Amino acid sequence: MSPPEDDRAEPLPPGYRVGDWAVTDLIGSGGWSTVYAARRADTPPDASPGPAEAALKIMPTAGLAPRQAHRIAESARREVELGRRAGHPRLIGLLDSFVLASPPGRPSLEGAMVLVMERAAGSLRELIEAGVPEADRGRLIAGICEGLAHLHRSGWVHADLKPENVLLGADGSVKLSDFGLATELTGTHGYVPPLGTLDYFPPERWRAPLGELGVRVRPTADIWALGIVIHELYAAGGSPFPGATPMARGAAVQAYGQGRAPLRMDHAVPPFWRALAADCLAPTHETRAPHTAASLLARITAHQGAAAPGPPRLADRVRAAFLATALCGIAGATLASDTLRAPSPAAPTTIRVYNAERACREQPDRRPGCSLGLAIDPTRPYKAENVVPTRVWHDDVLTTDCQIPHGELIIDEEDHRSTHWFRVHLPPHSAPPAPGPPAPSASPAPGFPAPSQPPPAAGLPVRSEPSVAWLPAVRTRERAAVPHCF
Ligand SMILES: Nc1ncnc2c1ncn2[C@@H]1O[C@H](COP(=O)(O)OP(=O)(O)OP(=O)(O)O)[C@@H](O)[C@H]1O
Repeated sequence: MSPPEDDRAEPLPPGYRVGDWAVTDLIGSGGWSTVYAARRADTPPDASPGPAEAALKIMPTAGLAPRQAHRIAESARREVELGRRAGHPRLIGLLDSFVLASPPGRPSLEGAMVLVMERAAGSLRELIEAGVPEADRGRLIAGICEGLAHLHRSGWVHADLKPENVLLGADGSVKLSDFGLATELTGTHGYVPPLGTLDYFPPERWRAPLGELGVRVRPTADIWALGIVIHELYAAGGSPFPGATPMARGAAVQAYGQGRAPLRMDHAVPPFWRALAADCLAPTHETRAPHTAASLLARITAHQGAAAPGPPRLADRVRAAFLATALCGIAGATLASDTLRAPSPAAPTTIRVYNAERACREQPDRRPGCSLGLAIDPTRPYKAENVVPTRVWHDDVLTTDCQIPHGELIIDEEDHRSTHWFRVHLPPHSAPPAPGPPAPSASPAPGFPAPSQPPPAAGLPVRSEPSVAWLPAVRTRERAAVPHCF
């Protein structure tokens, strides 16, 4: 029997099973892939905590010419390799990858590569089209820069940085994505297939020879693309290079690279960002090389004069509401799905705190030395300055409404490791623990803030208590079926 002709064009219906996941909606399609929103189909009781929602990137290979199929397999390999080796809160997380076998009623998906990714709320392209709020621009650039700094430090070049590949969490956090062209450096270069997006090619890429391994790229190619993205963020998506088509703009890039034309940026780009973008857009690899992602990030941090840019702190959630709204506004126009909506609040559930220190589990009294800290921000180092005043103890029951899979890695005293964190609600009457001697056996494990914040003396200011905080997943042995927070 011949396969249905149109199975290729039809998107997967809601409820369609792909591995452990059930499709909920179509998010969008690229040149070689289709991305779906999905929910975990069922959760075995012994499953390790993981997000209940994800994005499935499905790359069909059936019926393609061997060269194209190879290209897709290679693209998936790069994504998986990078996800495995260079995970970071500023990079979209890869949760799983597999090859589809015998998909019911979908012969065209036989052998398709599936990437299960952390699900974002939208892309920077969509936000630029909707209008980026002035107050968010610097933070978004800092987030991109932070992701690039991590990639470059880890020895990778993204090679396809553009607003479509900068995803945004529902809280506005930046996540670089689409590592299908990402390449690991061998010495000073990496090699990519002759693909990419013309509008983000640096001048030297237009002349780069295509060798057996592909085209040579260096981290400065990402820095050039960052310069274009910075300009787009301030100039409503406009490129600094004139031309009606990508090829025409490419010609302008080359003229600038050869010193035949000046760099002309839109007046809307403010002086600090203009200077930064101009450094990113230095005309040659050599003149651009001093402007590394790390040095650009340091300049941005100094300019912002506040804490290092990075994952959004809880205070940023106020702005997040705006971002989610802005993204929602364009959802109807661009997608036939609800994927740009912030996740609806989940029904809270409870989890019981577990202290890996046996001596503490056997202590009925709530001595300070056996207390455990709850983080203010799960993506920042779990140190004393990043914990709320409220402490918790073994067997305490906390209410949680969501979790994140890629926070700080925490290793407990029994060597359980996890980057998962649960968002928990603090009781309204939370107070610091009563004084008492620390339990001698309760020394903190690596990565744990010392449970020793002394209660404030009478008359001293008490740190104000937020209403939520974060419990590392290793501090419970229960698996709460709560959704991914962002
Ligand atoms: N993890 C994710 N969460 C939410 N949306 C995503 C995720 N990954 C991709 N998307 C969205 O899915 C759509 C298709 O993405 P895909 O990577 O297949 O193609 P593209 O980046 O648009 O194009 P191409 O990679 O072919 O140049 C895009 O709108 C993208 O923003």
